[in-house]
Formats: sequence, structure tokens, C-alpha cells
Amino acid sequence: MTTAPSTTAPTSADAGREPLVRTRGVGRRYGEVVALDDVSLDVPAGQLLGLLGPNGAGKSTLLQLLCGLRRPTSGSVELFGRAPWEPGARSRLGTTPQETGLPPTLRVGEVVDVVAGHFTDPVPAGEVLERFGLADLRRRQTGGLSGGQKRRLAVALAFVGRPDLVLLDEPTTGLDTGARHDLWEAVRAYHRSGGTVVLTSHYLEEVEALAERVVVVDHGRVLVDGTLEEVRSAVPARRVRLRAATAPDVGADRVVSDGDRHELWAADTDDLVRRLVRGGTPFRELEVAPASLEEAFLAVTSRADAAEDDDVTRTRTSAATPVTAPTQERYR
Ligand SMILES: Nc1ncnc2c1ncn2[C@@H]1O[C@H](COP(=O)(O)OP(=O)(O)OP(=O)(O)O)[C@@H](O)[C@H]1O
Repeated sequence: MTTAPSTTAPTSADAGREPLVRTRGVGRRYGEVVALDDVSLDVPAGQLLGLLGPNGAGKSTLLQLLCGLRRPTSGSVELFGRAPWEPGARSRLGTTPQETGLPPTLRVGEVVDVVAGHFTDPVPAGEVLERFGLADLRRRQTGGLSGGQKRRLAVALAFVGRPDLVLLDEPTTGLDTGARHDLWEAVRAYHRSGGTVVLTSHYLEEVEALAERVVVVDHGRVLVDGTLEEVRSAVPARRVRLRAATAPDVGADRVVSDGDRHELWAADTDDLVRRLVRGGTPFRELEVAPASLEEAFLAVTSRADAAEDDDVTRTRTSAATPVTAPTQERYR
């Protein structure tokens, strides 16, 4: 599986104009649990958006609202400019929920045909199966597939109807490294052909590899909404790695040592390196690097937790202060 055939290109005449998804102040409660709280988000055509957040952050709930499986308890949700629970709004949508059940006695090819039967111009079954590395399994009953093969099929089904937008909830969970990379390539190919993607993931490297926009949610609220670079900059410090007999004392903000390996954190690493050289401490294997997405993610979500702990009287509706202001304007 390499590139998506041109037949996968979205047919939407309004691509690039209206957002395909729009939420305004959307909230969803399950009894006392506030799963989503005041989320406003636009997803324009052609964007590949990664939704990140710890367990229970509200990611799946958001996707369920977007595809009309659940209704919001406050605020509004639009899919292609309509209410997502209207069947017509979903004709240009493909989804893979976090958990999918496949009819165990149907063959892989039959499942694809059943899904294709719901669309006027589906991608031919052979093409979909080829793209997701399932061509050899076409005649296998789904009950006999491995967990990873089932997951690949579940994700493939989202693309059968030639959708303009796909919502993928943890698409690569349970896949081995090779299968994960193949699936990334299929998603990238769809995106290159003009498709719009919203995916959730616990794999930060997945979001780093795929997404052009990252939205971090926690406790049902958007904490950061921006490019990968903007999310990384939520951690202002940069890091210098080196090897030396002892950690050099050059006034770093934070030093993490493991044997002769040391990590020195500072806002101005150029200045830190100058001090290091002037200090004359012997060192080797010097590396300067920005914070990784993982470090930014942990910093942002733990800051939100600390904000909650600081104020026990605060209610969920005013929980986490965004670390950077949401930047929907940029994506209109
Ligand atoms: N049907 C439900 N009934 C009650 N509470 C629910 C229901 N669905 C979700 N929740 C709660 O809503 C919150 C958000 O859950 P959600 O599944 O949206 O999070 P998530 O970010 O997708 O988590 P994960 O990464 O673990 O899949 C959690 O506290 C969860 O327990």
C-alpha cells in the first residue's frame, strides 16, 4: 500500500470554504460527569487534525457528537452545515469508532460490500482492501482475523464511501509498528487527495507524524489548539544533552542526570552552551533540541491538573484555563 488512487479525491464542491465541522460552546454530560465543556472548534476542508488528551479527557465523546451518535447537552454541533444526527448530514462522512463489532461469519470482502451498498459511488472493494493491506484476506471470515487485522478492516471501512471527512478514534490501537506505518500512509494519501481527517490518538508520535493541527483536550476542555510548533512552544524551555563525568554547573533551570548522561533545561540554550564552553568542563556528544510533543503534552495537561487542584471550589465549568488561546480564526 503506497498512495491512494485519485478516485478517493473528495467530490465536495465547497471544499476550502465552509468548515466541515463546527461546534460552538458544546457540552455533554453523563449524569454528574462533565465529559465535554464549552468546546468551540472549526475543522476546515482539507485539514488533518489530531485530538490528544489523557484517558477520559472527552475525545471519544467529541467524535460521537460530531458523527451524530450522541447529542450535546449544551451548545451546538454542525456537520457539513447541518445537525449531525440528520442522516443526510452523514452521507459524506466516514468513521471508525474506538470499538467496532464485525459480523464474525461474514467474509472481509462481504463486509466491505455491505458498507459500500450504503453509498452511491463507493470505492471498489479491491481498491480499499489493497490500500489497507487486506487484499489477501478478502475471503477470510472476520471472526478468523487477528486483532490488528480487524482494526485495519474497521479503519478501511471508514473510507469505502469516498468520504470528504473521516473521524478516526484511536485508529492504530493494537497495530504492530509495520501495520501502524502502513495505516499512516493510507491516511496521508487520503489527506493528500484533499480529504479531511480528525483522529484521536494516545501515540504522540502518531500525531506528530500525521497532524498539521493539534488540539489537546483534558477534563472536557480545549487546552491548546494550534500547530505542532505552537503546542511544543507550550513548553518554553529547550534542552541540551551531553555526556560528562559530572553534571556541569552552568546555571541550567533544570538538570536531569543518568550516569554520565545529562540533560540541561534552559529558556536560552545558546547562552547555556556559551557558558558551558567558557567553563571548560570536558563534555562530548552535545545535542540541543526543542521540547518533544510528549513533553509539551505532559506539561500542558499537568498544568491543567495543577490549576484544578489549586482551586477546590472551582466547578468543572470553569476548570482549566487555556494555556494558549484557541486559534480557530487561523483555520477558518
Ligand atoms: N456512556 C457514558 N456514561 C457515563 N460516563 C461516560 C460515558 N461515556 C463517557 N463517559 C465519561 O465521560 C468522560 C469522557 O470520556 P471519553 O470516552 O469521551 O474520553 P476519552 O478522551 O475518549 O478517553 P480514552 O482516551 O480513555 O478513550 C469520562 O469521564 C468517561 O468516563
